[in-house]
Amino acid sequence: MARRTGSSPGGQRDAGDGGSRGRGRRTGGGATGSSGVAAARASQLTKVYGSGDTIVTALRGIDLGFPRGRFTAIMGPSGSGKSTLMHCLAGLDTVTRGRVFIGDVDLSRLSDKELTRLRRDRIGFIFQQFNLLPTLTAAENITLPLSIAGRAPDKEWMRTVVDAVGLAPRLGHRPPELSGGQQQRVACARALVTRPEIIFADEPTGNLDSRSGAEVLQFLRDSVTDLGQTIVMVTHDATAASYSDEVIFLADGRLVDAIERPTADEVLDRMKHLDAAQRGLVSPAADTGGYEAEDDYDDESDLDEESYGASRHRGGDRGGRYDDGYDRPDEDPADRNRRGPRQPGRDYPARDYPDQRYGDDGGGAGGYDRRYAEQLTGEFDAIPDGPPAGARGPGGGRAAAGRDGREGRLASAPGRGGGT
Ligand SMILES: Nc1ncnc2c1ncn2[C@@H]1O[C@H](COP(=O)(O)OP(=O)(O)OP(=O)(O)O)[C@@H](O)[C@H]1O
Repeated sequence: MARRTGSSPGGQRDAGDGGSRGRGRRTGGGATGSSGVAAARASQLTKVYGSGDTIVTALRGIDLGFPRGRFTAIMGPSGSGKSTLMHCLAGLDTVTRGRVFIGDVDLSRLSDKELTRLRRDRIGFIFQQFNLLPTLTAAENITLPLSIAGRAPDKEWMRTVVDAVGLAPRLGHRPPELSGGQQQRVACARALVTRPEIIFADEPTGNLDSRSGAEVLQFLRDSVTDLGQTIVMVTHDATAASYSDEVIFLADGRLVDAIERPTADEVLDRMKHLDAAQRGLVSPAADTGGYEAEDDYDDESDLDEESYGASRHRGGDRGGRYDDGYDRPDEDPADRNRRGPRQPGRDYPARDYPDQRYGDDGGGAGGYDRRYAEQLTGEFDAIPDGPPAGARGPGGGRAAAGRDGREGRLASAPGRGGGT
């Protein structure tokens, strides 16, 4: 049975809280939280891109559940499948095998129209690039998903969200008049305003300085703690992950580890092992540090080896071969390494990312990706050119004074785990 190493607080807590937040519940896709059904879950999720010479298996039979009212971070080396997992969970990408559920809805059973509606009504999105409409005010951007759905904002909830995100004095401003951190807080408010069952955040602080990043992270943390929101966040940043209730780690398309209530140091440590394993794979001479996740657990939880331990790589194993009997005929890791992570603002040849449906349109930080609106509407044509009717928030399109003259309580809130 797998064993956890080091002084992870997860192990201590498991004993103390009766396992109610135990990481073992991750596997089997059954993690639910108090309300019975997981906010999102994957069952034997496999994702294969391309075919023939260009085939890439991005996810390999992942079983995973996201309990309600929790903040989960997804980490892993570049190319480990984080974005793919999130896109599949959010219904932004199709799965090759297995199933994905939002609540009790099996996404594979939905038509495109139903999927669009589900994304619009039940899922919130936060992207690295903010994806705000530059011609709309902050208030109008926040209520855009409701406007597209033809729904009026619930004024009280809107006020709660705007207050929480500390944007009251900026509601009448347009994105170019806002700092990056303020723009991302608008995007956070937009994600929350529909009261989604789950918010997926893809590198939400990737374009922010550390102070703005800390504000956004603290807001996300507060929205889970105070408002009961469920958040799943992909990040490369150990400090960002330390704001979460649990961080899960992917490597080579598999779930290989998890830490409850992580500290930045614990996350960094775990990432070092995973990165070392990956470096050993693609450049064996460079690093021979071993990653042996299979033997790194000590509890008797229901961790299954398939999800947590089987894709380990021992650093002493040269030539890019794994000693777990698991071969990877479909991908030369060196190719992936050369290609590197997809960077915002760059175009990639279709050969490298043939199935890519969503990403950056080259607008750079603060730009607007029309594909965001497609996620809400299902159609590019439905994206408004100007302020949509009824898209006025509590600021009424005018700059409104904050109650206490501050931009928000987040501005001075220190982050958990030492902040940034
Ligand atoms: N549209 C696509 N077509 C082909 N291969 C893809 C596509 N999208 C991702 N991949 C490949 O799938 C694997 C997982 O990619 P993914 O982007 O999910 O990883 P990631 O962990 O999010 O990486 P990063 O941290 O660099 O963003 C990689 O090998 C990647 O090259």
